[in-house]
Amino acid sequence: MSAVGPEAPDLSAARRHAAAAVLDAGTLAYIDGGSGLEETLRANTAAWRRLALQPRVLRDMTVVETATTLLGAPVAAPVALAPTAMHLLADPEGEAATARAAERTGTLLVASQAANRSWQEIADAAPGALRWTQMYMLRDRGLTRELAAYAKDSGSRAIVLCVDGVALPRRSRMDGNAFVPPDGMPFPNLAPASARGRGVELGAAVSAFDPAVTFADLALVKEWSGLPLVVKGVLHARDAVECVDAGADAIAVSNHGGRQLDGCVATADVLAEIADAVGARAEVYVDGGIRTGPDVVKALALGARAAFVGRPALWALAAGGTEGLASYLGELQEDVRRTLAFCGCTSPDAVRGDHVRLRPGP
Ligand SMILES: Cc1cc2nc3c(=O)[nH]c(=O)nc-3n(C[C@H](O)[C@H](O)[C@H](O)COP(=O)(O)O)c2cc1C
Ligand SMILES: CCCCCCC(=O)C(=O)O
Repeated sequence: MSAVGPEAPDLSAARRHAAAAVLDAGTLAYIDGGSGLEETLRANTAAWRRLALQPRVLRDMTVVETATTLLGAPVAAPVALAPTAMHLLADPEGEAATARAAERTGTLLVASQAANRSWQEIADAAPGALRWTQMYMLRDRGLTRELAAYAKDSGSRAIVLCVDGVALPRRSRMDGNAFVPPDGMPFPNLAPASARGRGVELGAAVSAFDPAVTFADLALVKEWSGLPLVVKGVLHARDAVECVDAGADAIAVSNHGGRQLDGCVATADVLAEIADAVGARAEVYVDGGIRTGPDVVKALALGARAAFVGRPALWALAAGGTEGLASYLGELQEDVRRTLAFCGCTSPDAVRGDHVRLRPGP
């Protein structure tokens, strides 16, 4: 504890606490945990704390808007829901509950390929929600093609291709280093239409991901889906440029919340160089340790168009279902608005690179 007392809790802390009371220990460890020594998990949040906002004043902050657009579609704020697997672990309605919270708050939802509800069921639960679909390149290219078309047909407005799944991570908090979900946990979005009702089993799902995925596959995914393409899991500026050269419409700077390669860079530490390299050719997003309105505005100052949250959304969902998640998202949006006002910005577009700097010190 410091001389001034304990660190203040962020907006998600109470949700994490409430989630811990309702989730079993293994599920909570799966959600909270990272890989290896969890160096990267810790580095993600620490990197946002090392940055300081440098506000501007005397700019009439009577009206401050948080609304923005993502790939041209309007959203209430530059904060979105990162794709996360298996929402049945957190709510009996699974991703349907999440989608309703997204719809209610004008938040973009990225539905995971490892969702427990089919993409069509998620769409039906919240037809007014802006939804993108996260996919992996599967060993079975024919199935990947079919699923890319299914994403579009079920109303997704973009594909988010996750490219950091080329090896199995060692999830150190789990017995045997891997999470074993309850029996019968369905994965409908990894099955062909003929078997979607049953879905596939966990083992089949995990071994379906293709480690041979390359830049050349990006154009295929775009062609198969007919949708804009976001590449998720990029941590190097040259890779970001190569993705854009290959047709990507946006880059999601992400280390999967410190859950894949432990010991790798924190996203806040590479965001600016990636955004600078990409320039105006593509939108750039970031996730990993985003917990507060100031974190979101720091991300905007470093060049992101939006910041995504993973774990806090699952905690809020487990703690309070649709209502709990909607209230968390509403509070986060309000925190962004407050931060913009204090920084002298009437909208997300007004945030500039010189609104942020490194804190001096070790
Ligand atoms: C429980 C859990 C499940 C996840 N499942 C997926 C997934 O299915 N697909 C994916 O691309 N990323 C997945 N992620 C990574 C998130 O999209 C995101 O990169 C990460 O959670 C951001 O970090 P944060 O949790 O610190 O906000 C998952 C993360 C968590 C915590
Ligand atoms: C189909 C089961 C694999 C789910 C992977 C979820 C994930 O990305 C995670 O970080 O956990």
